[in-house]
Amino acid sequence: MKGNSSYTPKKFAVIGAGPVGCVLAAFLTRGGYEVTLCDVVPTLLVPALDPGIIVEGADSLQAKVAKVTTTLDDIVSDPPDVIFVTVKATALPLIASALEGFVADGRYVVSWQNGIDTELELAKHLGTKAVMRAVVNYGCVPLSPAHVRVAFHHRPHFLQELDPESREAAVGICEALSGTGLETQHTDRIVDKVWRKSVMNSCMNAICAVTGKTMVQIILDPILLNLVDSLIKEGVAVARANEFTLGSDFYPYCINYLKNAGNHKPSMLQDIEAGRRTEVDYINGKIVEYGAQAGMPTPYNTMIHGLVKALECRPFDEAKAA
Ligand SMILES: NC(=O)C1=CN([C@@H]2O[C@H](COP(=O)(O)OP(=O)(O)OC[C@H]3O[C@@H](n4cnc5c(N)ncnc54)[C@H](OP(=O)(O)O)[C@@H]3O)[C@@H](O)[C@H]2O)C=CC1
Ligand SMILES: CC(C)(CO)C(=O)C(=O)O
Repeated sequence: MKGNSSYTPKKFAVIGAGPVGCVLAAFLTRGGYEVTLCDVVPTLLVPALDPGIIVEGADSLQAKVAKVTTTLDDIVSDPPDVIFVTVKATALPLIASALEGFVADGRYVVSWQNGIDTELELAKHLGTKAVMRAVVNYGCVPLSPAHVRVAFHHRPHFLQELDPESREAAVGICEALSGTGLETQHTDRIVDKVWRKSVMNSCMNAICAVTGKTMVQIILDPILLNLVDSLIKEGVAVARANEFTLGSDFYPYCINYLKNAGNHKPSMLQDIEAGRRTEVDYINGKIVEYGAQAGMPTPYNTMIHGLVKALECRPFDEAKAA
C-alpha cells in the first residue's frame, strides 16, 4: 500500500517465533516484504521456510518467510530496516543488549508485546530514537511450529515512537503494517493504550493463569467475575493516580473483550502450562510498582502477582522434591 510517509521500510526481522511473531511475520511476508524470523528454538523455524507459516482462525493465510536464524548476531550483521520484538518481556534485557550494534539512522526496533514499560527496557540499551512501542490486539495460540490459530483479531493495533524525531518513521511503519492487513494506527497516546491493554491483561491473564480457566469461563463464574471487577477497578485507580487516561468506555470494553474471547487461553496461562516464566512482573507487578509510587495500596494485584510467581516456581519445587 502506498502511504504518505517518506519512510518506506522494505526489510523486516521478527524476533520470537511464538504465535504472535508468526502471525506478524506471515502478514508482512504476504504483504511482499522480506522477512527474517529469529528464534532460539530451531525447530520453530524450519517450517516457516517451507511449507511456510500457517495462520488459521480469525485470519487465514500461509506465507514462506525469506530467511530464518537462531542468532541475533545474524540480524545485526545483515540489518533490516525494522526489527519487531515479539518475545516475552522477561527476555528483553538480553535482547536489547544484543541489538546494540543494530542502531543506526533509519533503523528501528518495535516492542510488539504486552506489558508496561517494555519500550523503556529496549531504550536503556538502544536509545529512545531507535525504539517504538506497539499495542497488539490479536489473541492466538500455537498449534505446532509455525502453525497458529488466531482466536480473535480486534483491529487496529497501535504504534508510537519514543522520540518525536522518529515520528515520520513510525507513521511509515504503520502504513506498511496496515498495507499487509495488520491495520495499525499511529497514536500520540501509546502509554494510555498500553495501560488499557495491561489493566485488561492484569485480570484476564493472571486469573486464567491461576485458575487454568479460559477467558469466557472466568466471566461466567460469579466469584471470578468479582475478582475481575476488583482488578479492573484497582488498575484504573492506579492509572488515574499516575495521570494515564483509560477512557470512559474502559470498563464495559474489558468485560466485552473477555466475553467475546470464548474459550481462549491467554499467553500467561499458556506459559504456566508450558512450565515457563510469565510476564506477571511487567503486568500486575508494574501496577503494584506504579501504585506504590502514587502512595496507593494494591491488594488485589499484590495477591495475584504473588500467586502467579508461586505457580512459576512449581516446576522447580517439584524437581527439588523429587
Ligand atoms: N499469545 C497471545 O495471544 C498474545 C501475546 N501477546 C504478547 O506478545 C509477546 C509474544 O507472545 P507469544 O508469541 O505468545 O510468546 P512466546 O513465548 O510463545 O514466543 C516467543 C518466542 O521467542 C523465543 N525467544 C526468547 N528469547 C529469545 C531470544 N533471545 N532470541 C530469539 N528468540 C527468543 C522464545 O523461546 P523460549 O520459549 O525458549 O524462551 C519463544 O519461542 C508477549 O509479550 C505476549 O504477552 C500479545 C497479544 C496476544
Ligand atoms: C488479549 C490476550 C488475552 C490475547 O491472547 C493477550 O494479550 C494475551 O494472551 O496475552
